[in-house]
This record gives sequence, C-alpha cells and structure tokens, in this order.
Amino acid sequence: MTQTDQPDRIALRRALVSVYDKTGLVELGRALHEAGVELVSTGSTARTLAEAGLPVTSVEQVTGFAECLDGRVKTLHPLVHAPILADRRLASHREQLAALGAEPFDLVVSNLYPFTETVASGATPDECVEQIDIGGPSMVRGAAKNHPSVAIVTSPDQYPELVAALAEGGFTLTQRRRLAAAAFAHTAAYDVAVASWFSSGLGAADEEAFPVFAGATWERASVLRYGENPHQGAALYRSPGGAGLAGAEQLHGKEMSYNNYVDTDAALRAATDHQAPAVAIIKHANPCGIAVGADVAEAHRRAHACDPVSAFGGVIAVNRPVSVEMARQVAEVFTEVVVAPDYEDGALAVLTAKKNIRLLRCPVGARSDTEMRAVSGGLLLQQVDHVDAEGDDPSSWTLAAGQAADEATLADLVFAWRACRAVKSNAILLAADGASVGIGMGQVNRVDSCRLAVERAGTERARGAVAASDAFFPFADGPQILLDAGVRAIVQPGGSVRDAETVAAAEAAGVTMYLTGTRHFFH
Ligand SMILES: NC(=O)c1ncn([C@@H]2O[C@H](COP(=O)(O)O)[C@@H](O)[C@H]2O)c1NC=O
Repeated sequence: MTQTDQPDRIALRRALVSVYDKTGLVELGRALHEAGVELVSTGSTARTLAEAGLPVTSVEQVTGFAECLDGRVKTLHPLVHAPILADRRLASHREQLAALGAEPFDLVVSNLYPFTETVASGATPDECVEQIDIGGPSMVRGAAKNHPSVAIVTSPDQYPELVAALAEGGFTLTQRRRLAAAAFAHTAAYDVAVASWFSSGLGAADEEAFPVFAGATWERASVLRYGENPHQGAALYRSPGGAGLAGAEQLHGKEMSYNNYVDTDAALRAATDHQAPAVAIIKHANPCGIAVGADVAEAHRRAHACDPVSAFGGVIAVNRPVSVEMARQVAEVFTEVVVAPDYEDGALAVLTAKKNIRLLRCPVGARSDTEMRAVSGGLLLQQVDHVDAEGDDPSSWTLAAGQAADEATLADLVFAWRACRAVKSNAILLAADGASVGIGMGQVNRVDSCRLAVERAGTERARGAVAASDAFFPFADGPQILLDAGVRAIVQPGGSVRDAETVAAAEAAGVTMYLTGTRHFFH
C-alpha cells in the first residue's frame, strides 16, 4: 500500500444522503445540487428530494438491489460501502474502486432512526427493536473512519457549516476530523442508549433497578477556570438533552466555578424539598439556613437569619421565582450565586446591578431516579433519596415519648425533618416557625452535631425549637444536649439498640419524640 498526498480540502462531487429527520433536507439538497454535487439517496429521503424537483440517484440504482426486509437492508452493500470506505490516498483502493465500477463518495449525510424517542414514547419492545438503526451507523462510522477522504454530517445543525464548505470548495482535513469525532460521539451515544435499554430487566427481579450494563454519555458544556482548587483543571459535562443544573441558563455574572456548581446543586436539593415557598443558603455544600415562608422574600429573610455570618458569600436556591422584594434583600448581602426557576419583573434589574453575583435560571424539574458517585476503579449507583418515603409522612410516625404534637409543632417537625435531609451527616437541625435556627453538620459523631446545632442556635433560639436528626441516636448523650437546651420536640428515625435510653431521656424531660422509621443520611 503506497500512500499519496491528498489536498487539504476535498471537493464535494458525490454525496450519499440518508436521513430519518428530514429537517432542512430540501434546502440542503438544493444547495448541494446547485454546487454540482451528485445526490445518491435512500427510500423516503430520495422521494423527498425528488418531489422538490431535485435530480437524485436512488441507492437501488447504484446497487442493483431493491431495499428489502421492510427497510432493514437498504444501504448494506459493497457498492455503497466501498465508495464510503475507499482511502483515496491509496492507489490500491482507487484501483479496486475502479474495478468495481464505483465512484467514491466525498460526503455522507445521515441521521439515525429515533431509538431513544421511540422507547420514551412507551412503544412495544418489537417497535423499539425496529427503531435500532443498523445501516445508518455503518455508513456514519465508515465515513468517519475514512475522514481523510470523506466528510460526515450527522445533524441538521451542521448543515450551515456544510453549505459554507461548499462555497469554500469542500471541507478541510481539520473540519473533516472534527465532523468525524462528532459522528463517533453520536453513534457511541446511540449504542449506549440501545445497550442500556437491552440490559435493563435482564437481572433478577430485585435487581431490576440496576441494569447489568450502565452506560452514560456526556457532552462537554464548558471548560471551567479550575477545579476544587486552582491547581486542578475541571470542566462541566452535560447529558445530551439533559435539563437540571448542568443545563441551567446563566443570566448574569462571572463564569460559574467548580465549587459554585457543587454548592448550587446542594442548594437546589435543599430548596426543592419543600412545597411552600422555600429558600436555602449553602456554604461548602451545607446549608447555613433553610426556611419556608408565605412568600420567597419572607423565606429568604428567615433562612438568612439562621446564620447571617455564614450566609456571606453563600449560594442561594429558591423554589419559586425571585420577587423584587427578595432581590432587594439578596442585594444587601455578598452572594456568589442565586438559582431560581425564574425572576419576576424588576427582580433581575435589582440583582444585575451587582456585578459579581451569578444568576441562574433553572426550572424545578423532576430529579432523576438514580445517582452516581465515582469510586476508584468504578462507580456507585443508587436510587435518589427523595423525601417522599413512607416514613416522611408524619401520619406514619410513631409517638415514642411525650404528648402528641399540636399542629404548629408538628408542622415544624415536618419542616425540620425535610430540611435535615439537605445537611451532611451527622446532621442535627433545630427549627422554629418553618426556619432552621441552628444546624450541626458533618460531624463524625452525633453528640458533636447536637452540640454544634445548639451552639449555632444560641440559648434563646434553641429553647422551644424542634430538632431533627437524620439518623438514630446511638446513645442518649446527644439528645440530652438538645433536651438540656430546651427543645420542645424531636424527630428521628429510631432503630438503635439503645432507643429505650433515648426515649426515656425525652420522657423524663416531658419532650415529644417521634420515630420516623426512615433514615436520611447524606454524605
Ligand atoms: N438498513 C439499512 O441498510 C439502512 N441504511 C440507512 N438506514 C437508515 O434509514 C434512514 C433513511 O431512510 P429513508 O431514506 O428511507 O427515510 C436513515 O435514518 C438511515 O440511518 C437504514 N436503516 C436501518 O438500518
């Protein structure tokens, strides 16, 4: 095999066009035709072009074979694939192509059957299988492999670049390489979707939530200035078509940093656990204030009041549009990020007057069912800890000590229980009137978390507050700190071998204690 040089730009003379998504097809076909490109095309793609008055050669004319098996075999033929795969730098390939009487393709335009959309539509397994494209990926991969000789276009989004290349006399090698990379990413994502769908339901019934193959593909959304620390590089990746924080719209402010993303994700987790207007203020992935209120301005005032010192430089999430009143309050405090489903008229004007604040618009959407965490050499996959487990409904709680809570106390306990889920373990959260007043987070023993929560609340705010613990108290020492501080009710999962001691301590203090039976560790 001897290799000859090839010009950087390869003129586009012959194109194979086979697309499921016909968006922009006629306009593209016209542009190709006007530039003198011969069009070769499959079934309904050829019909669409012909109906627009464009001359088109059908693949069947090229191969001498009719499309068969309901379209399962259209382009799978040497007279289609040899002209895609012939490396024209090689004399032997050029000679073999000539011997076949075949002309090379300079361009392949193909997009694939909509497999993911078909699965999402609730189609039957047979219908989903039928939408697994075979011929398309073969052409796409062939053209991408042979990018020194062929350009591959896989999305209508790339048509403007193709039209521009026609005017330039073809794509450059650099462009063809970039198109090939996009094409392989496209078929890789396609195959991951197919493999994931196939492997779900193959395990035992009790393992069904965890497919035997777990695949995911992400697209780089942005390269960040640095990672958790300045000496670490970092980038943000987004699931294709994914919503959530990675797809949030930034309306104002400096570029988001790695730590901004981590804190904003924690803030969203904290603020979206509540039905009422809620605000969470996060520092270092932990809340320094969470509150609900009659409106977001009230919720923000009360969340801020929990720990005004720590709220400096915080990340604020809110589960309703930001009002002008809330915006004015936020503008008073140095804040890194605000994330909200929207901003009411005038609220943006107030906030954008602050040069450095980052403002994100992120719809409050359904969070995914599973979450991943990398460990060395692998990955942990778990179902997301939503606060809608059976034990999160107060009607299922067991009264273990003291009097049944009155309505207001129960409402505070429910709030504290939900808010506690957003605090890193060991988590103790004191709350009053729908607002956290003292949070003990991330300690390596629960007694220190109790101490910290009480200390943060201060004597006055701790007295008469309610307390929530994300997991059971292993000893009575932690709750004793809460009882000594004067809390009026405690909610915790229960389940310790020493529950009786903890319950007895609450009973002795005349304090209400509920057991939820559900734990909300957050590490
Ligand atoms: N079977 C084949 O040989 C084949 N060749 C191309 N396709 C796909 O058929 C679609 C285009 O078909 P039509 O032009 O008939 O609408 C494209 O999405 C293309 O990826 C095929 N279909 C499925 O594998």
